[in-house]
Amino acid sequence: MTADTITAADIRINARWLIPIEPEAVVLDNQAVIIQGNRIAAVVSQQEADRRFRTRETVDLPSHALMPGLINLHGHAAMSLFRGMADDLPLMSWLNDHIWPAEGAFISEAFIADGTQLAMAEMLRTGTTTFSDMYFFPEIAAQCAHDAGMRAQIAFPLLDFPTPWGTGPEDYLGKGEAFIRDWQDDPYITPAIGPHAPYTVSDAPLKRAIQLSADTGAPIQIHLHETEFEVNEATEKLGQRPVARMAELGLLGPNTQCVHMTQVNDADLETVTTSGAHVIHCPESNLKLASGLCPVQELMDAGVNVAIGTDGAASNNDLDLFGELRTAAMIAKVVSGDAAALSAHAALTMATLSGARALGRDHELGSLVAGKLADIIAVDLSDPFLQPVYDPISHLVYSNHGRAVSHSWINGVPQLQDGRLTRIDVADLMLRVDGWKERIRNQQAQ
Ligand SMILES: CSC[C@H]1O[C@@H](n2cnc3c(O)ncnc32)[C@H](O)[C@@H]1O
Ligand SMILES: [Zn+2]
Repeated sequence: MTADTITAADIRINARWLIPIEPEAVVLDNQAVIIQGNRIAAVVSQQEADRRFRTRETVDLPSHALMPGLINLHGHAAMSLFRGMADDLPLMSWLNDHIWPAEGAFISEAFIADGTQLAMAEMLRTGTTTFSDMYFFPEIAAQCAHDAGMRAQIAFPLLDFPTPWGTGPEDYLGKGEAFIRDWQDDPYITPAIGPHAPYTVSDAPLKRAIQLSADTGAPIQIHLHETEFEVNEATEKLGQRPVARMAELGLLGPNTQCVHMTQVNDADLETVTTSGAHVIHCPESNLKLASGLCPVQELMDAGVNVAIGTDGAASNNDLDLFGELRTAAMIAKVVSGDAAALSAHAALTMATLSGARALGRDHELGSLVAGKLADIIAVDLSDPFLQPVYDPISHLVYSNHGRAVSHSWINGVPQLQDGRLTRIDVADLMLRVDGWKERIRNQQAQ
């Protein structure tokens, strides 16, 4: 018998359970993940790790489940500073009467920096390692994510009307093109194009966005079919449902992410499926704004890739993706009338590998497989509210919430250790957040 060759590596993580996501619905006992540089070098039993690897650091997680980091495919990070400011309203009065006036009054580079850091602190604390953002001053959000070492798709906004970031479509597209050029080679940031919605962006700028995506490879993310009102209004005004209009313009394709899709008729289903576009399900925002519910299981059965997002904290009101996937699993059963719809494992896949697929990065993100990037989280299952543990996958979806996340690594770099963030100064951040609260409250009191 020949002895194993010993390989040197950076980090070894020993975990009680490991949920690789690929292969599907598998839970492995007493595994070790070996990290070398920014990648997973191996996923092996702890005995095999003893024989084959010597690492400079070992992390023992005896009551934890290890899994790929969660991917939050839709949000408006800096809106965390508007959390709880305008509740119990439907989408259009929430936007027109509260959010857009507040954005007009407060959005600035400093607001985006502090709000994005607040959102990242919450997302990292609850297990998200990659997020997608669509908001103003995308260059500031990108810099914040890069500095914190968090992976992000950052979409620049495109609307027909002026906002604090730009004067109109021409300005947004000019700034957006420069933004893509500046960030397209960054290891953490994927720049993207964010036409807000069919009801706020007309055909000419949408065509320019489609051309920009074709020229640069930048993905497009758009709010689409969020409410019945959106679809009815478009049908009355333009004689076409928004999905049909987007398809006719050439906007739907494998590099497009359609956010919400609560209204799906047979023709929409056929159009989205054949286009290869991805659907991003945001169940809690849809519930809170009474927007409607996305038929997730029907879309998945038709072959559509469905990922999950929280939307912004002003319409959710949190960024805990574990909570979101629990909600998703619960409502999928009611929407489809089938308790087997969106099983616990399917929900975990939606928040990991399907998210990676929507970003075009499932070859390197979304599962714990040797060769993929080392974006990993650990969830401590020792709390009484998670006992007894028959099936860790069931607990992660149906009994857990994000606060049980104890550790994370992004690109092989520790981000969370025993529940403490390593790269964000939370005490200093809280002082800045308090300052925003005072300013916003004073303005609202006037
Ligand atoms: C183009 S920047 C983003 C823009 O979108 C607004 N927004 C936030 N949440 C939603 C939602 O659920 N539907 C539509 N628009 C939303 C945000 O306030 C910004 O103005
Ligand atoms: Zn949104």
